[in-house]
Amino acid sequence: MTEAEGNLLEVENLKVSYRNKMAVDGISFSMKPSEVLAIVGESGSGKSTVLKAVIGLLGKEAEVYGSIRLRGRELLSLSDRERRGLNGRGMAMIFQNAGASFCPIRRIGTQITESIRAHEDWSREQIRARAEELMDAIGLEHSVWDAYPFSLSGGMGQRAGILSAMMLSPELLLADEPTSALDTVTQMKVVRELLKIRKKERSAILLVTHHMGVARAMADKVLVMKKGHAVEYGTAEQIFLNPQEAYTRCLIDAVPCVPRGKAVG
Ligand SMILES: Nc1ncnc2c1ncn2[C@@H]1O[C@H](COP(=O)(O)OP(=O)(O)OP(=O)(O)O)[C@@H](O)[C@H]1O
Repeated sequence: MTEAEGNLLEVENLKVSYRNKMAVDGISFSMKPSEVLAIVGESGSGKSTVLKAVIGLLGKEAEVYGSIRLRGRELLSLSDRERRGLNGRGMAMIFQNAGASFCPIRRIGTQITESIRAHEDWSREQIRARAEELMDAIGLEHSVWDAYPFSLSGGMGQRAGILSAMMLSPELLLADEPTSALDTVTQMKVVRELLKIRKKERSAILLVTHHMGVARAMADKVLVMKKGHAVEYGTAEQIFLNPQEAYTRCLIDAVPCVPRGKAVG
């Protein structure tokens, strides 16, 4: 098996522009099955745009070039219908405020059941059993299944989002700032739960985060972005223990790091 054949995801020279303004300018990276890759960088560096390109959520105003292959299959040339077919088992996404992506006045379990049935011919009992297995794995009370999203705290809503995304054991889980709307203690709880679920389900995770502590706790590999470009890309050990660029060191130090007379960025 060649190196490329062992990859789950390969992104090659990805470029995305919004109305002629370049947001992502030639990004390349690859992920092995069950690997965690964190994309970090300052606000506006293009992190979320990369994630949206992978999951196919860029709006019509975006122009995309390059290649994104999942298990060797080019995603940029798929029809909307083929794309939808990948959702669930191929890929799933957790958003920053996952609780808010549920309809607030319909029970969590009802909504998850409907989304599973859009893909799979599972009985209610099968769906409930799978949900309980996952809830046990992440320490989520079973009562969440019958709860209304509006009644959940931010942390509970986020964990309900993880539950929903993991129901079909996606090969690739995309997580856009999955902990940034949470307080510090809940952030670390959610990180632990994501790591537990990754170990259990063997999903790869493509994570976008501002939070270097979260990247450090979760990532096997790190891609550092600045103004649409890759500044550094390597194993978490290389990036955190031996960063080559001043920009990366600033992010790691997480303190304002402005060279005399010059703004960083
Ligand atoms: N729909 C859009 N239309 C026009 N420009 C956009 C759109 N979405 C993003 N951009 C621009 O593309 C660039 C990259 O944005 P993106 O959201 O990918 O960055 P980011 O690193 O994820 O930022 P943040 O950490 O603040 O979410 C920014 O200059 C942003 O203003």
